Formats: sequence, structure tokens, C-alpha cells
Amino acid sequence: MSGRAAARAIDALRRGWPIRLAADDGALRLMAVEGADAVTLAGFDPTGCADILISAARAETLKLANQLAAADPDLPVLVERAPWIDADVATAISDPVLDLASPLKGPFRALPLAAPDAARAALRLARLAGILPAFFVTAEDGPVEAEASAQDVAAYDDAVHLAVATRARLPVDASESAEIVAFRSPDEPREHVALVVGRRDATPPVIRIHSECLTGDVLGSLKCDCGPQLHQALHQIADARWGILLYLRQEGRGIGLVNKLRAYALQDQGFDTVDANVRLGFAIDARDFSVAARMLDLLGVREVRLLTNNPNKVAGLEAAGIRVAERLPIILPANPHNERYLATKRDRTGHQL
Ligand SMILES: Nc1nc2c(ncn2[C@@H]2O[C@H](COP(=O)(O)OP(=O)(O)OP(=O)(O)O)[C@@H](O)[C@H]2O)c(=O)[nH]1
Ligand SMILES: [Zn+2]
Repeated sequence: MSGRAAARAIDALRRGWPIRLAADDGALRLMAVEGADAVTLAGFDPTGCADILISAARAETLKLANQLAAADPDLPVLVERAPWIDADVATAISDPVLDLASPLKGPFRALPLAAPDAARAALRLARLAGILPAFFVTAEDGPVEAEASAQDVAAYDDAVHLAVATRARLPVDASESAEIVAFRSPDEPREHVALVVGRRDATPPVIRIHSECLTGDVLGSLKCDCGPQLHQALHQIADARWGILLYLRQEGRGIGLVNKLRAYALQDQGFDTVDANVRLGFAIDARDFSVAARMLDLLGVREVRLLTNNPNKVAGLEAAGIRVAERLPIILPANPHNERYLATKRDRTGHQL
């Protein structure tokens, strides 16, 4: 297993280069649909017969999902490459944001999937690369820029590889007595940080697990509650005896900034935050809280008082071996732009608001 192989495959996909992805059930030669054009597609697939691999949810929107009585409703779907499907049509097939502007023609035909495990790994790789989960696929051989296996993909963002990179004193607005600790893993580029506030003692710290939200944390977006929650959490932590803010680089609940902004574009079309993620072909929440548990472990913390309204965060942390002695709510007033978002969190993802 090699995180490095997965890192190379992710890099290649983001650049529009072909890769080979192998699993126990077979191998696929893949190129991302995102960013492909007539020239790159002809280079990848000179005979024009590469099929298109998409998520089950996207296949459902395209009325394709029930063509194959699949035992597993989450299995990716292979779309046959009809002669009229060029790079532009493939782009429209892969990107639900374009549905209103360019209604899809069809009819599309689903093909049996020869290597389901490799297909699943491909979709996971797309999420890690922050691209749309859609690929041109050929089963036969051809040139590739990188090769990885499903095991490489699974190992890539395993929290076990995280280690403390460095630490320094960092006085902040909420507390002058704070230390920042940065974490790195060898192959995965996202650098997570912890801010340890106050004087450590034997009591469980008050902690907040905050997932990066560029729009909310930096730009003051009113679409979510992230920015105000971050600042409120820092103050609640500073008011406690001691505490820790974990800042995880899991933007957009783990789908990356660009895909989150695609979800926002779908929300502009009327979908809520849950349906927007699903329509894009991602899980409702793709975050991995074992990262938070690993960071706490490296800080020598086994038991916490967790600031959250999200029962899945409590469950995720406990499943990863951290005892949650208490859940502390963190509730802020809504504004007209995030009212629906907060209602969706309450009604569809079990947030206790
Ligand atoms: N995909 C997606 N991500 C979003 C959206 N709005 C906010 N986010 C992301 O949601 C994450 C913030 O969630 P959190 O506040 O940590 O967690 P939570 O699940 O709301 O739970 P709490 O602890 O109760 O706040 C950040 O990564 C945001 O970028 C959205 O509409 N779509
Ligand atoms: Zn946000």
C-alpha cells in the first residue's frame, strides 16, 4: 500500500491526465471528465469508445439507475458511449449544475460494471481530488501517467499517518494564552491545526471540531453558521478552564471548496444542502472524524466535552476511541440567508437545534 501512489493519481486526475486504478476485481483506465475537451479526449481514447463512469445518484437523475437491477443502490454506473456523446455532452452528464442551462437529451444506456471495486475506488479518488465524480473509462490498455490500487486510495487519508509537525505560542483575540499545533501526514497535503487554549489540567477539555469553511470563516458568508460558530467556540473555550479548537481542512463537509460551491449553485436552483451533495454524487457528509481523534490522541487527550449540535460528530469521535463526557450545544441566531440551511440540518441531519 502506498499513499504516494494515490497522491500521484490524484495529481494526475486534477491535471486531466489518464491513470490506471486496480482492485481485486479488475483494473480501469480513467480520465476525469472535469476539464476534458475534444483534444484531450481524443488523446485518451482515439477510437471514441470510452464509456463514462458516474455516481449512482447522478445516474438516478439521468433516469439510468433502474436499468440495471443492482443489488447495491450506491454502486457507480457505467454509461455507454453513444456516438453523439462528445466531451461537451460528457461534461453536461457529469455536472448537475448545468442541468437547467443544457437539459440532457438521452436516451442513455447503462452497461454492466466489470470491476465494481475499482469503480468505487475511482469515485473516492474523485472526492479526494476535489473534482466531479465522473470519468471516461477504458478497460483495455493504453498510456497512463499514474497507477494506484484501491488499497492505495484507502490508505491515502488514513489518520494514522498524521504527526505533529510543529507548535508555537499564538495569542488570539479570544485568549492571549494559546498555543497552535500543526499536523501533517507524509502524502496527504492538508495541514490540520489545533489551538490549545488556557492551562492544561486533569479535567476533560472543552473542544470544538471545526471543519474548514473558506466562505464562512474568511469571507463572512451568511449562507451557513460556520464563521459565528468558530468565534463563539473560541470564546466558550477561553471561558472554560482549558480547551482545544481542532481546525480540520475538510472543506465543504469533505468534498472540497469547488464542489461545495457547486452545491451552492444547486442551492440557488432550489435544492437544499443535503440534496445538493447527493445530486453531485457525494455523501451527505463525507468528513472523517478519525482525523480529530488522532489529533487529540497526539495531544494526549482521551476524554472531551464537545461543543456541537451534531450527534454524528459525537458518534464519530467515540467510534474513533475518544470518550465524549458531555455534549455542549453551540447555537447562534439565524439570519434570512441561513434559515433554510439550519432548518435542513435540524430536519434532515439530526442536528439538535
Ligand atoms: N457540502 C456542503 N458543505 C457545507 C455547506 N454549508 C456549509 N458546509 C460545510 O460544513 C462544514 C461545517 O460544518 P460544522 O459546523 O463543522 O458541523 P455541523 O455538522 O454543522 O455540526 P455543528 O458541530 O453542530 O456545527 C464546513 O466544512 C463547511 O464548509 C453546504 O451547503 N454544502
Ligand atoms: Zn460554512
